Amino acid sequence: PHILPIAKRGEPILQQRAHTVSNVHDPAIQQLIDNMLATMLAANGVGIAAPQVFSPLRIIIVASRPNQRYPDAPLMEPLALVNPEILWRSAETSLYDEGCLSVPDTRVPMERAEQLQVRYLTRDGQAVETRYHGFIARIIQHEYDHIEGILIQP
Ligand SMILES: O=C(NO)N[C@@H](Cc1ccccc1)C(=O)O
Ligand SMILES: [Zn+2]
Repeated sequence: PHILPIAKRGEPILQQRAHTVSNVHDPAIQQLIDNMLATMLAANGVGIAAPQVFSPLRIIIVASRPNQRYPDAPLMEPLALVNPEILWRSAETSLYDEGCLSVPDTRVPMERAEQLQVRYLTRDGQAVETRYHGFIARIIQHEYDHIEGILIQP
């Protein structure tokens, strides 16, 4: 896998709605997913969205793990969500200072739903519906904003 350049705030691609992936089995899509993960890990991230590596596609990676940027983050297997749809968000919300790889050296207090229900394709093409809560639900909402062209604002 390759470590790709990360688009920074001001790049037009970060303000555009990304496009649905038509064939998750396309080798180029599989390589993009690998490259997104490698790029996120190299930047000590816990999530990343395809527009951040200049691909206007509806692919996000959620990979929470404790690290120096988020010492109390839960540990999970890195997960790629292709064409994610948020089916439901809890009324209950929580506040947290979020970072963004596209907005370096900045933390922004963001209010997010505490729980959500997501439908997505796995990288193997399986359609799944799952409920998440807490920090992982937060990362999903942050990444989903990216594929909608929404950035946290310092
Ligand atoms: O920029 C990204 N993802 O788009 N990466 C963020 C993800 C994130 C989201 C929400 C809360 C904490 C962290 C990061 O700091 O690793
Ligand atoms: Zn971000």
